[in-house]
Amino acid sequence: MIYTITLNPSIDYIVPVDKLDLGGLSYMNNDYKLPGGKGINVSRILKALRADAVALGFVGGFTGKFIEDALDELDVRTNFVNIQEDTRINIKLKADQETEINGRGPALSDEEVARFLKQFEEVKDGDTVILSGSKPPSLPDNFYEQLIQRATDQGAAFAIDTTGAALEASLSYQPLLVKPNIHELEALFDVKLQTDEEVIAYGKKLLERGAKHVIISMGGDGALLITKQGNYKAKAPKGKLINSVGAGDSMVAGFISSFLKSGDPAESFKTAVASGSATAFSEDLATAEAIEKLRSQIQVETI
Ligand SMILES: Nc1ncnc2c1ncn2[C@@H]1O[C@H](COP(=O)(O)OP(=O)(O)O)[C@@H](O)[C@H]1O
Ligand SMILES: O=P(O)(O)OC[C@H]1O[C@](O)(COP(=O)(O)O)[C@@H](O)[C@@H]1O
Repeated sequence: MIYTITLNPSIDYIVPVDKLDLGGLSYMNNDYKLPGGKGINVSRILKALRADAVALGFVGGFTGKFIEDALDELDVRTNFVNIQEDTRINIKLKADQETEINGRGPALSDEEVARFLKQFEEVKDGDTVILSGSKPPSLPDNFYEQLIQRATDQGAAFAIDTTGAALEASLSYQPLLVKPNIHELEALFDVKLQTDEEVIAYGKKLLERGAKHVIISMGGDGALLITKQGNYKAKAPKGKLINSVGAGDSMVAGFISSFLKSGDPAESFKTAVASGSATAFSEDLATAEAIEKLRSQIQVETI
């Protein structure tokens, strides 16, 4: 079984505006709401790719109910802990540029956290846990590390898509996959990276510190995969960018679902890039058909 963990889900409120008048009045153009949060997006793509997964995390209030109902409708398996406070709403403002305004997330009580940890006991030998996104501020800084320690003790593999200290702390536990985007990699090492060689050099540092596979995603410029066996590059296929929210999460789902079936990093990387780009070219997350169609256009080269 695959478990996706979304400690801080969100309603992603997509707000297209023809012209943004800062300080004045603008009208929305066909706004819509999606059940969001990185692990939830991963679960939705795993579902499309027919991988068995359960989404765990915390949801609360009317916003949490929206997420649970939307996922039920999509037939995505969930087992959330219901909490007192409202799940956050993240605003994705689409004018001539994309602007994101994300909530910090609700406060969690000790009892709510204890219920989540109890549930986490169901993770067992042979399972894969995918930990994604930010954590609500009330959780301790080492909460991801605590979960990784538990997952490892319980015999499960894990992948992690987060940033900063939580990402760094995860490396020595040998994640199956880490997937910073290029900006997150730059921030981690406080550098500016221009060439593929430079990106690979810094990606390799994550490998040396314990990660088994490192994907550095670069938006419309595609992605690099760094492994002990070799390094690979895939250009993103050409298409019209419609909504890049969830593109990175789609990559994680694409890689893990394919790797658990095939054990082949380069093939899994191809599915990852196809999944990310298929989402970037859709209003909502990608469908299985869109991923399959793009997959045949993607060339993975060894570099
Ligand atoms: N404009 C785009 N055109 C084509 N593919 C894209 C585009 N933006 C994102 N993607 C695809 O999605 C992947 C992840 O996107 P990226 O923006 O790097 O991740 P994140 O959402 O984590 O910031 C990219 O590697 C690429 O395959
Ligand atoms: O948990 P975080 O880091 O605040 O991110 C949450 C946001 O990330 C998303 O999962 C999108 O992530 P990506 O675009 O990186 O794939 C949104 O659904 C959500 O609003």
